[in-house]
Amino acid sequence: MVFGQVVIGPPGSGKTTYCNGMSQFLQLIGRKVAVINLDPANDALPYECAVNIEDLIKLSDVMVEHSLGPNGGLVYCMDYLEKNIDWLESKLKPLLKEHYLLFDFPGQVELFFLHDNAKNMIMELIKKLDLRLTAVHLVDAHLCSDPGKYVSALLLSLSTMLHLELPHVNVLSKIDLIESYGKLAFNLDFYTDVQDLSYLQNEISQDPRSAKYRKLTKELCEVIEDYGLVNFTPLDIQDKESVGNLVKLIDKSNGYIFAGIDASAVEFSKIAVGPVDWDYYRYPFSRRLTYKWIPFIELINSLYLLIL
Ligand SMILES: Nc1nc2c(ncn2[C@@H]2O[C@H](COP(=O)(O)OP(=O)(O)OP(=O)(O)O)[C@@H](O)[C@H]2O)c(=O)[nH]1
Repeated sequence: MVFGQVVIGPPGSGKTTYCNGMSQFLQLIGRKVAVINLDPANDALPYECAVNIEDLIKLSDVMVEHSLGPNGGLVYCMDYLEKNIDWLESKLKPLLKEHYLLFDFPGQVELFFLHDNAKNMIMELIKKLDLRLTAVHLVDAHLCSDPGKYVSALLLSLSTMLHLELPHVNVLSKIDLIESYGKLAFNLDFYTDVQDLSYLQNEISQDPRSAKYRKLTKELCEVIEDYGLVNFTPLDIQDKESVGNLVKLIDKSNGYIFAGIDASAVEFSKIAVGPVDWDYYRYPFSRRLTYKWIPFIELINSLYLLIL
């Protein structure tokens, strides 16, 4: 079993920065990471990538040869990659033994809720290479500063979740900048937990520009609430605690925390319903030590904290 993340989100939401920061964090906690760049528009990569789509197809060549703009060019590249999935498989196979995979995808959101290329490709890889992937969907936190933009971020997140059908974590990226966009109408919890959206509708109604869309907004908010699937995890990629919290969530969603545990179905179900923190702290030990040592380690840890 190979674990990893499919990193997606609108242009500029921080995907490449995330892949760089996340790979550094995961390496620090002892994982071997391979970053796979599938964004042909990524020219200056801050990370060292194990596989680069540029070796298969170049966006600039596609745009010239087929007289396409950047968007059309990207859709063409994804289509080409889907047809040449064997190329990607052959590049990934040597990494499967010991790497955790981070896929950096293009920012064209229509690739993930409208077109099927990216989804087909991911499903094919999951099936053939036995991957366990979580979609990490980044949305810029500045969208919380405007109720209308926030509703559109919710809709985008929901439609991407429904289209991709993967374990999914929505992230509010660049949370460190949120205060620079002015005072939010509600507490941050309201935006991350997607609480009662009727408050948001009231906020939108006060804006004369969006007043005529009041009914539409109300209906859209009801759709989001009826599904009850969307929430967000805030992230400041520079802050290791923030990245650590997100890793715990992703590890739980794709099953990474269970990977090294040799126990019965009852033990698995206990872990599945337990708090995320507990799972996370046990994981690094579970690979090196058997399950029965965990209580001792926790006891030593508590004594150590008492002495300190
Ligand atoms: N302050 C802050 N800036 C961030 C954070 N994450 C990303 N950025 C900045 O946001 C900008 C865009 O980040 P990228 O990583 O290029 O975003 P992207 O989603 O890969 O962009 P595209 O490749 O155009 O789709 C860069 O200037 C980053 O430095 C963060 O957590 N905090």
